Amino acid sequence: MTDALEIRGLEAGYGRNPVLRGVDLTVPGGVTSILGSSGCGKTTLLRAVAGFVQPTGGSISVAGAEVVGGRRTVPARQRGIGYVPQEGALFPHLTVARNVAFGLPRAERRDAAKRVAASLELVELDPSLAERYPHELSGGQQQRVALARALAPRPTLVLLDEPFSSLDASLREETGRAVVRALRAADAAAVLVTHDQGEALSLADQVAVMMEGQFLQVAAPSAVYLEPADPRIAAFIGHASLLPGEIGADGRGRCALGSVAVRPASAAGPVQFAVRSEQLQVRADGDGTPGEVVDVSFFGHDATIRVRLDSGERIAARTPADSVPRAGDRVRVTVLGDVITFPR
Ligand SMILES: Nc1ncnc2c1ncn2[C@@H]1O[C@H](COP(=O)(O)OP(=O)(O)OP(=O)(O)O)[C@@H](O)[C@H]1O
Repeated sequence: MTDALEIRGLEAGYGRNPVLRGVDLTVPGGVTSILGSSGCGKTTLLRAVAGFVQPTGGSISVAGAEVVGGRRTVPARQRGIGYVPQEGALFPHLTVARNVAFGLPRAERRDAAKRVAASLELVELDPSLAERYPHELSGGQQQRVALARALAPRPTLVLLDEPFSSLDASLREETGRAVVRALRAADAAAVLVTHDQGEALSLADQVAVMMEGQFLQVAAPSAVYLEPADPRIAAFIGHASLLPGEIGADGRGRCALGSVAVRPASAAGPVQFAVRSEQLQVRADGDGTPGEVVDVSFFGHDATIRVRLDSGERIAARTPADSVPRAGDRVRVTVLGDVITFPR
């Protein structure tokens, strides 16, 4: 089957400032989320695919047709791509129906009423909202209208740039799920840019982790989380603490947290350990590596406790909300399960 999107060696930037440095990405279908820290180039990549930024090298194909490559550049409106920008995407002076119809090619506007109704149904919005203006809708409803507008011309690919960033946590999750259902119902592939790792992991079929204008790993959500290809991915996505250490002749690891079981099995020698916050237990006493609590972030369901070990290294642990120490407390830290290991 033809891939919905194929990007090879893409380079782009602003003036003399290179942003994308040879990006490769294949989106077979379904939802791919692009996750990365602020400023790494996520929006620039979406804008290059959409046709709003002119790449300086590489190629882009949409549904098998090359839109950038060699000397050829297909104009944005002929790429068959839907684009849902960050907030503020709707025309404030147009009703919902006219906002959605705006996305249709001129020749298809005669049929607009039917297409608007079908698009609103896809995004699970009540048809009675069609005559409202954007300011008469909630934030989540506005984002669904923006998606309905992008889906109305039946694109093969939809690009969504942090579409839920202005919504509060509960609305975010609900809107995210509805958007993914709508994309699947419309049989459109999607690329979703986010810097929210929960959103990236829970909504997507494939997660692409970007750092400094390149993808470090493109894989299924569970693989990115459980088998990070790079220590920076473990630190970013798994909130892992990175510690230097070594593998002994017995195959066990040794680091500031003592002797630890490792994954994958590694040859003896120096390594870097990525210890996930949820595999660290912090207790007031007992066995374990001694340290002092530096600070605590309380989230309700659990808390993140940052500890300075007596050896000087810092770690972060996630603990249940009912056993949270205070800053300055003396504690003991133990490790549960295998620690991910990277060559050093
Ligand atoms: N129009 C522009 N002119 C010049 N530089 C720009 C322009 N737009 C973005 N940049 C720069 O390009 C780099 C990548 O920006 P981009 O918006 O792609 O990052 P991002 O990963 O989407 O960030 P965020 O998560 O904060 O939205 C940044 O260093 C940014 O300052």
